[in-house]
Amino acid sequence: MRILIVYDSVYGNTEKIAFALREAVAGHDERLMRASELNLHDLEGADLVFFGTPTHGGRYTEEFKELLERLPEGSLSGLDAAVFDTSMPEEGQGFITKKVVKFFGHASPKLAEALEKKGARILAGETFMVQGKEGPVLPGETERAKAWAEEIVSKL
Ligand SMILES: Cc1cc2nc3c(=O)[nH]c(=O)nc-3n(C[C@H](O)[C@H](O)[C@H](O)COP(=O)(O)O)c2cc1C
Repeated sequence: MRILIVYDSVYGNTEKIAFALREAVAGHDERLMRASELNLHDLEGADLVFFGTPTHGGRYTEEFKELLERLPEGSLSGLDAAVFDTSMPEEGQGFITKKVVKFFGHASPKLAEALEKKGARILAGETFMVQGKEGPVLPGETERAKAWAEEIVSKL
């Protein structure tokens, strides 16, 4: 199976999850790349694409926004995709941050919606938690990410 993992990451946490996904699908024809590097021809022949972004103000990053702007309407037709984000838990944050996190939500549903508008079929969406703005990834989250990827791939 040809599997692509497309991600953005500022502090390295989403990248860490992306690496975990790659480990989980090792043995397939897998490839990892930054959202800013992705071109339409990279998606040719892909059986599954994971798209992963840090949550910024409840949304996907500028890099993803630029990627989505570059992708023509309908260009993802027939593509199976799964989306993930990294976010902060509400617990343990200061008063304002907690309110912001709660109010704006996570990036993956918005990324799923934007990719669906381009024609992709979204198979799954998930959020993985980081401790604070810069991380680290919370204990158990990379293992959860691997299990998540394995489950998606097993159903294809
Ligand atoms: C500008 C900015 C806005 C953020 N907004 C949110 C948010 O709305 N909700 C949230 O849970 N985390 C938010 N965060 C924290 C990110 O979730 C965290 O930085 C990210 O998961 C780390 O991933 P990375 O290391 O791959 O960049 C924000 C971080 C930055 C830098």
